[in-house]
Amino acid sequence: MSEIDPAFIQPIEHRPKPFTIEAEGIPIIDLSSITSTNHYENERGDINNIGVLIAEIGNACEKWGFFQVINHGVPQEKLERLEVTGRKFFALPQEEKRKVGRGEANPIGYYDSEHTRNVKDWKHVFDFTAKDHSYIPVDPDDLKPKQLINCWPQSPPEFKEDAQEYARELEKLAFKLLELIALSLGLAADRLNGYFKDHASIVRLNYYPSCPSPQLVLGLNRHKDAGALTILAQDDVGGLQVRRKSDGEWVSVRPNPGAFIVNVGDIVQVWSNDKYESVEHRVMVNSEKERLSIPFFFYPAHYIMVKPLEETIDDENPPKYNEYNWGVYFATKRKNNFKKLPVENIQVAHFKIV
Ligand SMILES: O=C(O)CCC(=O)C(=O)O
Ligand SMILES: [Fe+2]
Repeated sequence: MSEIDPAFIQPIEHRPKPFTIEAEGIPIIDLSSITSTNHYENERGDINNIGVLIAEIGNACEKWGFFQVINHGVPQEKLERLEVTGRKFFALPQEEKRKVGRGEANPIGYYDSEHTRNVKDWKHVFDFTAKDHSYIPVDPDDLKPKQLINCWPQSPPEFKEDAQEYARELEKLAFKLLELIALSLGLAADRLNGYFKDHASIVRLNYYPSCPSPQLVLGLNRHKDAGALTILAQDDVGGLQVRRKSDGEWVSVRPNPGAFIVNVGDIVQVWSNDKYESVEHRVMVNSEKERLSIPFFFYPAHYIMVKPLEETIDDENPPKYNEYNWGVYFATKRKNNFKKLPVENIQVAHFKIV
């Protein structure tokens, strides 16, 4: 008999398989041609030089919804510092971590009972906003945007600075990737930037403890990311699995030191009118090692309405989604994954025009 709290136990059909298939072919894309200059959008010559890069990004988004980037311009030591700091934080006694606990009113900070698809995830999280002043509604019954207040732990004392420095670097990378994705869709490089003027992006530290029965649980249940883009750093343990579009199989993404994993979220799926798909992924845990991952969720401003971009629509390609407000969607989703509820989590598919 397992001694695991039944709240964590996955239904049989969703448990991890006893063997894993390595994801061969998730593209590794070298960003050095744009990280050495910031002016490509204004200089015709540079646009030609990055044509290959844009094609690689477009192909990866269509085929996988995922890709990895190297030579991305984020200093490795800033990531390493946050990883060390994060591990120190998660090693603190529970009552210490709860002092910066997330609540219904301010849904950032420390949390250890996230439910994805109504089953408890085998992980602890710490969330903070990338910008100091982020506004977004957090309660679907009160849609007034609220300022999210970062609650920094006292220990380790370097947490706040390490976190903020990392967020600044990732914000720069996120805008670069956004421009590349816009170009790959045949849009002007800055076509999507306006939606992120008041972006409410969140950085998350995911800490997955080792688990005595890893075959029964998931560190993070299958899900799609709701935002525009996610940029993920993972340590060397492994456990992330992506649903391969070609055959629906769960395949593992091998850790690649120095690379970030990027995936397009639901918003890019809607903007592109399904040209790019937000792909399901999940995390397995293991009985020996704990694991740390750090996603940067690139979220637009709460007030934007998400709908297929006009440029992606014509007589042959009518819009496939009704528009929705990002802030309302975010608030609804957050409420859903805060605890077990008797309803299905909100999904972008609910806005699909059938
Ligand atoms: O830990 C990972 O590898 C993935 C995390 C993730 O998908 C998420 O936090 O949305
Ligand atoms: Fe995710």
